[in-house]
Amino acid sequence: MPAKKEGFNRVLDGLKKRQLQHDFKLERAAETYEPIQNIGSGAFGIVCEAVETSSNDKVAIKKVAHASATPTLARRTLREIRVLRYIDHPNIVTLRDIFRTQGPLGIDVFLVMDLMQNNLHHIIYGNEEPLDEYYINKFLGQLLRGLEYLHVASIAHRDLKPSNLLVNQDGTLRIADFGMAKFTDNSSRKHDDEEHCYYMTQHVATLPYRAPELLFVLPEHSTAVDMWAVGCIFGEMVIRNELLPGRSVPGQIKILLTVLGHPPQHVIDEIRCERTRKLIQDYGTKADGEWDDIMHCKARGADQIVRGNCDTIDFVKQLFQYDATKRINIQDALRHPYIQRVTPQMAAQKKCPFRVKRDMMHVEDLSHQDLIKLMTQDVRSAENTYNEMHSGDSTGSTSSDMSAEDTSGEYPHIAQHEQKMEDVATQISICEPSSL
Ligand SMILES: Nc1ncnc2c1ncn2[C@@H]1O[C@H](COP(=O)(O)OP(=O)(O)OP(=O)(O)O)[C@@H](O)[C@H]1O
Repeated sequence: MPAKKEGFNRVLDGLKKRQLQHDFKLERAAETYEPIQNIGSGAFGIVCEAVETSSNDKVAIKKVAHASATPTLARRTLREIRVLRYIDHPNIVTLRDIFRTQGPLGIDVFLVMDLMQNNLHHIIYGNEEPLDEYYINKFLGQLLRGLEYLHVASIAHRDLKPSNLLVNQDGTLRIADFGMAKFTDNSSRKHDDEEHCYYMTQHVATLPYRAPELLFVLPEHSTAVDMWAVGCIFGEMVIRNELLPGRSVPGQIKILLTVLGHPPQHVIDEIRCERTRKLIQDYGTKADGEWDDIMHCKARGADQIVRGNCDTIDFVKQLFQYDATKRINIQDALRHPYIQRVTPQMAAQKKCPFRVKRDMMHVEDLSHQDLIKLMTQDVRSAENTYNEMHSGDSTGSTSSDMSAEDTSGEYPHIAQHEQKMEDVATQISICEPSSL
């Protein structure tokens, strides 16, 4: 390598290292984790690869900077913590530890996860060759398994997209980034005004995966929003392009209308935003597209997965129903002939712990102050080491278990009973009390 280039690379490495040290000031937690390199960032977090010094395990640390500064950031952070801390599923990212430091603009929260090697976005676009059908089906099957675990507990991810699906070299896929996750009991919960504004203005990057009920801001949404995203992700794996690639809310609506035709009148009638309703009505009608042709037109590579395969086309059609109540749900998706054909027989899976659901119920209605209070309770300070928090804890749960007192202060008293109750409830298949 020429000396000039070598020198330049050294300077660059030095700068990267300084940036890493600046971003990941771990205080006393630096005794436990050594940051190695920056590996990713999103709108809310930066992620580095690190080593857990006691075990030599490689981990990923996601830093949510000044997580307490705004209600949106605080809520996102608390959602992510509360979904992940008790979950143990092969297709959902594993949270190993959580701690916080006091930054200049509020609390910085650090989530320590198992390190994954890649994400589905890079896998789809990182190669000139189309994605092998075997892998498309393998990824799809794992995505559905992870979602089944969440949806059965009425938890919607609400931000599924290829970059939030982490993938290892052995083809294991894990769902990540639960900042938008929400308990949706599929009943009549309404959007509040804050959320209404949020959907109209934010998250432009994920528009291509946004379900009509979010895009049109219909009064209700449920886990069905994730099933729409599954359709988008499946299509993207096949055609190696975004299937519905909008870049603005009106643009995205027009793409839906062009590709899928008009929504049924009863869906249009539910839209409370006059501008959106008018946009749809003025756009004129168009005959529904055939998925066979839609995929074929857009495909850059082979699209044999869809072309001529009736059960595949039917699966896609059922995912892209405008009416969320008609859209295929996770259990029916797993029973669908296409999925049955392409994924190996899947064993029944463990239920998502009830306390995840219970914790998530609290998060949506909290004030900014309460969110900060809970975040402080749920997350240990970096000054308390992981071992200190875990001394005497034989359950293997995350550090936050021991430091947490939830809103009602019930954790310390019920933590052990709860697991027993869950086991009993699972055994005798009783319904969970909806009032909790
Ligand atoms: N456990 C992990 N192992 C490896 N890489 C990870 C891990 N977690 C996250 N990443 C990488 O970091 C990126 C950003 O993480 P994440 O999506 O959680 O941040 P975010 O700010 O919430 O993102 P978004 O803008 O999508 O809301 C991901 O796209 C992924 O590539």
